Amino acid sequence: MARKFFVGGNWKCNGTIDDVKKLVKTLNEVEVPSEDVVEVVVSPPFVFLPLVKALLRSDFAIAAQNCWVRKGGAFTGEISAEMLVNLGIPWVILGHSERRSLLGESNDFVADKVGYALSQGLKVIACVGETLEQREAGSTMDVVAAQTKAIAEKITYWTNVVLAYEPVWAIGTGKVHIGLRKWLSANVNAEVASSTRIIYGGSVNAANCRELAAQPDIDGFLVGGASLKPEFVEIIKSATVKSSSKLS
Ligand SMILES: O=C(CO)COP(=O)(O)O
Repeated sequence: MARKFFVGGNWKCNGTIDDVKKLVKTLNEVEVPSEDVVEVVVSPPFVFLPLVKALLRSDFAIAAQNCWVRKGGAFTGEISAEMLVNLGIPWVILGHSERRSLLGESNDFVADKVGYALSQGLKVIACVGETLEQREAGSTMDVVAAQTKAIAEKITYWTNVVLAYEPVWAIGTGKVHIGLRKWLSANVNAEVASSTRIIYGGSVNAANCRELAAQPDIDGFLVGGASLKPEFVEIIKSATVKSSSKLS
């Protein structure tokens, strides 16, 4: 099954109402490859979700940056999966490295969140990735396999899952993507391995996106800093590297 190129823009904890309006206006005005070639998903902070939903072009989708691990209730400061569904937000990013490292989210906690969000009908961008220390110790594949295993145990249908490999230490080569696809093939099944999009995050920008997109096992990006700038459009357009390489 062909994997449609995926470009996610993670706005993280940035912006004002005016910034968001400007950014959405820019995105609304640009010409990008068709929806057959690239799936674009932007992820504003929670407070801006309704605004972005009201203003954003309909061929781009929206993701929240997190959600609570189970049904809502007495969990001060949290946002539930049900609320996102109620708001008409189709996607959620879970297990981002900043939440794992700064807020102590464990593999099991992230996995529970993924399972619950999927059970509520949300689509999930599930993030995995090692720290520089783990990389230097040679344990990259062990770390991302353990993170992926915890998540995989909570997934019945992979159709609504994108795996984002975001090494905490930035720029990548695509090698871990091949490793992850092999892991899925050996531990889930060949069909899931060939159909699940494994995207890359970590300093993706207009200058490096085409080279990264050309890696056979990189199926798109989760972009941080550059998703707040006009160069995000160039990153969306890098999807054509994939469609042209498929034709050749
Ligand atoms: O964490 C990221 C996206 O989720 C990557 O951030 P940068 O693109 O700013 O390196």
